Amino acid sequence: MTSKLEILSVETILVDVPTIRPHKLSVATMNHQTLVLVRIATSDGIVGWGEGTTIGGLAYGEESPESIKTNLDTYVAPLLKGQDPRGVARLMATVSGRIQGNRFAKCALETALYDNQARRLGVPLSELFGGRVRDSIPVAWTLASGDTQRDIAEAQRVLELRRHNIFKLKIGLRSVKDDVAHVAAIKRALGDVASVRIDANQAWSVTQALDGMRQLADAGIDMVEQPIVARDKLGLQRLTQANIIPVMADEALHGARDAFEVASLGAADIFAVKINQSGGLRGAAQVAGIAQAANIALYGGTMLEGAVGTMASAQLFATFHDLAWGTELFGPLLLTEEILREPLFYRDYSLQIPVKPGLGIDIDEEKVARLRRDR
Ligand SMILES: O=C(O)C[C@H]1C=CC(=O)O1
Ligand SMILES: [Mn+2]
Repeated sequence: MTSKLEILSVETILVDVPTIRPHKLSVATMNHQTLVLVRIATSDGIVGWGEGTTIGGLAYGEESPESIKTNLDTYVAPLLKGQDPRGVARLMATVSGRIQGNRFAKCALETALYDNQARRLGVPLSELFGGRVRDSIPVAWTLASGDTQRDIAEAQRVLELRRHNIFKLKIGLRSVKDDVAHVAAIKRALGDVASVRIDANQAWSVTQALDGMRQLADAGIDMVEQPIVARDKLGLQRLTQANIIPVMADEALHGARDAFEVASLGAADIFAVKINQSGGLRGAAQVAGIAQAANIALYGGTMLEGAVGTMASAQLFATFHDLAWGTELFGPLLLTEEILREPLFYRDYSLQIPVKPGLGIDIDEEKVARLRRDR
């Protein structure tokens, strides 16, 4: 007797993990990260994992870890239970037909469905997105301790380990002058062996940004990320067309529609592609496709996800033909606890992407059980 192939359960799990040090962004100081994990079990014994992680509660995006969990549990899981897990696009079309917004929740769900299906097919997740063009990807590290000397020491330590040679500095809490002095001191200490970039997370006005960008270009900084408020695409266009230093769009990109607008306006030189901000892997692939069509360079962004979201992102970014600015898939390295049986492998300034089926990682379910908020 053959039994029907169906989705048995869609479980969501909140996992709070302390960070290795305070992580200071203009919008929040993080002392821990909350991972929202989704676990989808199917009747053939396969389990798929996804992650819908954000930054600083509601400080960064309009979904919180708790809203992601509640909305998936209440409105989405009942739509999927009993359904055939094959045909991820069909399942996501059903979900999108009933659920407005909730990009992070949809990303977590879609990732778990793709992981489940890729495991069934016995292929790495990258195969479902056309196949990979690389088995490892460069990974930047973010310096955000809030202290210049501590940031320099941290950068020198990871440079020596050959773990990172690209550094992103979080600024925007202090005056433009003080932030530029902080950034310039770090660049001077590291020299030409490192690429130094900044992310102001929307903190500046257009005039502050123009002033800051001139000074940062003089200090040898390679790029500025989302200097002004996300909704001001014309402002971003002014900054990009001022041609002072390459401009990267991050929070301005919530999926394909935004990508199309930013690209049409010539409002960025680089796109930070993020699976959660894009509403999932397919959404992120569309953002990347629009960038490529518009001759906008690609960067693989993060929401400081743990291993699941990081590897889902890596599996997709591995399929991009050109990843000119590398990635920042360092999230798991910022956390004090690992939820994998074997940790991710960072070497030679890059993350190695496994070739095992699905995401290519093994979740340590006992560890998850010990760390989950409702244990
Ligand atoms: O890019 C962001 O805005 C979010 C994130 C990425 C690295 C980091 O430290 O914060
Ligand atoms: Mn950013």
